[in-house]
Amino acid sequence: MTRYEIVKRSVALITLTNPPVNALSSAVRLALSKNVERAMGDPEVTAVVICGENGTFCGGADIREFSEPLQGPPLLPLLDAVEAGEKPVVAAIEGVALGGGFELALFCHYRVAHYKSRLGLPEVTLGILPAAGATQRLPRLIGIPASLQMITTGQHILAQEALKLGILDQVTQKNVCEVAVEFALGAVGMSGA
Ligand SMILES: CCCCCCC/C=C/C(=O)SCCNC(=O)CCNC(=O)[C@H](O)C(C)(C)COP(=O)(O)OP(=O)(O)OC[C@H]1O[C@@H](n2cnc3c(N)ncnc32)[C@H](O)[C@@H]1OP(=O)(O)O
Repeated sequence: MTRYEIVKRSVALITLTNPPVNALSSAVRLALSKNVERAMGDPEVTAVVICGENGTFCGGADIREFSEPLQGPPLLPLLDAVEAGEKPVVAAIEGVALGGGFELALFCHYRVAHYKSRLGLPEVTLGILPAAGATQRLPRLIGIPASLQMITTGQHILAQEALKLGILDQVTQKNVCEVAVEFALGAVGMSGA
């Protein structure tokens, strides 16, 4: 459900692995929570990158679990742990970052995205509102009018627009995980080490 590896000697790369869109199922939330804790507690780890396998960051809540009672850890405490971590956490966004997946990216300290990726809060199309922090984190980044536009329409925006709005820190045409790892090393002053 997530893969954990150390790259460049000191960056914990956590990969969401839940085909087809790496949705935040109960098993993914549990595994992500354990791996964030592991990375934060490992003195050898200086930074963390979160990405998704097979060209998709995260499609949000796992709609296959919508008809079941909530199991596993809720999303918000997990995202709080990411944000409160003392090591920089970088989201490496490819494909889509939607709903809870976009919220996961918003709680990371930095966001690097592939130029073809799309971001959005489609909750309104399901008759709900973003419930894991986007209604606070997004306005802090881009202001209320642009946030309201995204929250109330559910429209996806392209990486370049997200960069212009201030949601993203970097957009790349290269391998987004590799770029995010370099970004993370730079964030701890270790680039090229
Ligand atoms: C339960 C509590 C957990 C905490 C959550 C906290 C609150 C969060 C809420 C949310 O995140 S709500 C938003 C949920 N996400 C969505 O609404 C996204 C819906 N999906 C799409 O918009 C599109 O599918 C896509 C991701 C943009 C991909 O589009 P594409 O055209 O490339 O492929 P599709 O044919 O549409 O889908 C492929 C495949 O993937 C399955 N799928 C898509 N999204 C999800 C998902 N969120 N969860 C599980 N599975 C998903 C889709 O059903 C297709 O499956 P198959 O038919 O191929 O089996």
